Amino acid sequence: MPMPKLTIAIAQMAIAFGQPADNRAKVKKFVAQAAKQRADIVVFPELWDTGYDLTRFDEIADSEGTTAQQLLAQLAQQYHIYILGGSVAVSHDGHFYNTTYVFDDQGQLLSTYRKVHLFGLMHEDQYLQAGNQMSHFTVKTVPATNVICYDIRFPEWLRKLSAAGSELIFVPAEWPEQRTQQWLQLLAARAIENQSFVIGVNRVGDDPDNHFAGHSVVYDPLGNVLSELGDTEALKTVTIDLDQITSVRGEIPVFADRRPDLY
Ligand SMILES: O=C(O)CCC(=O)C(=O)O
Repeated sequence: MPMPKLTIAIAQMAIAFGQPADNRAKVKKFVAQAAKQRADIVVFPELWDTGYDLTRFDEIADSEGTTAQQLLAQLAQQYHIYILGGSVAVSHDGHFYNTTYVFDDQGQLLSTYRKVHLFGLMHEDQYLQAGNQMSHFTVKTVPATNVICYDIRFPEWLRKLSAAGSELIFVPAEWPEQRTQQWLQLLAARAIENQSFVIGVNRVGDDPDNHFAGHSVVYDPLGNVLSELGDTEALKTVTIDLDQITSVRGEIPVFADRRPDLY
């Protein structure tokens, strides 16, 4: 059976700091726009509901993620589109988690992922709890995984997720401008070494501490750029051909050639 093509919409949002209601309204517009462009899946950035307004999480984090889940499920069902819900600030059992929800095109929850590596430079370790579970789901029939932002600096983690069968790696982020070059190079490396499509979606705009320069990007399994945005708010679609996974993995069989007996 030929592998499908998928059309992916990358929603590079400017996030209103600590204003979940405004950000939810914007997410609605982006989902409608992605559906109009016939995307199979739309992907949002990290913490799209609150931004890094960590000191106000007591007040603004989403209790059990209920509000985000209801919104994303309803939009997925209404527009018949998969949604990789970037991540949102979720409160659970007296702790906060940086959490991704993924919904299919019927509005069913496919995956919940809590950011595994907390980013000390932006004080996440002081306010958030780390997750400890992998994310695996399928988009149509394509096996996929996701991580969040800083997680891409840990190739062992992405290797583990990829070795379990993923062909798409989604990476929602709030990656500050001064390290944009590292963002692009790390994502390209993760694509090449895991012979996977990598979809990185960053935010744009400012918060009190950082400027975010976007450069959301889709890499193919050879590390070629298929689509890249600039530094302004935008939504862009790109169609990827999953046959490329078979040819790339067939030519250089890195998964089979690994030496798990040594490392
Ligand atoms: O690793 C980096 O340089 C940026 C990470 C980051 O901004 C985050 O995890 O939110």
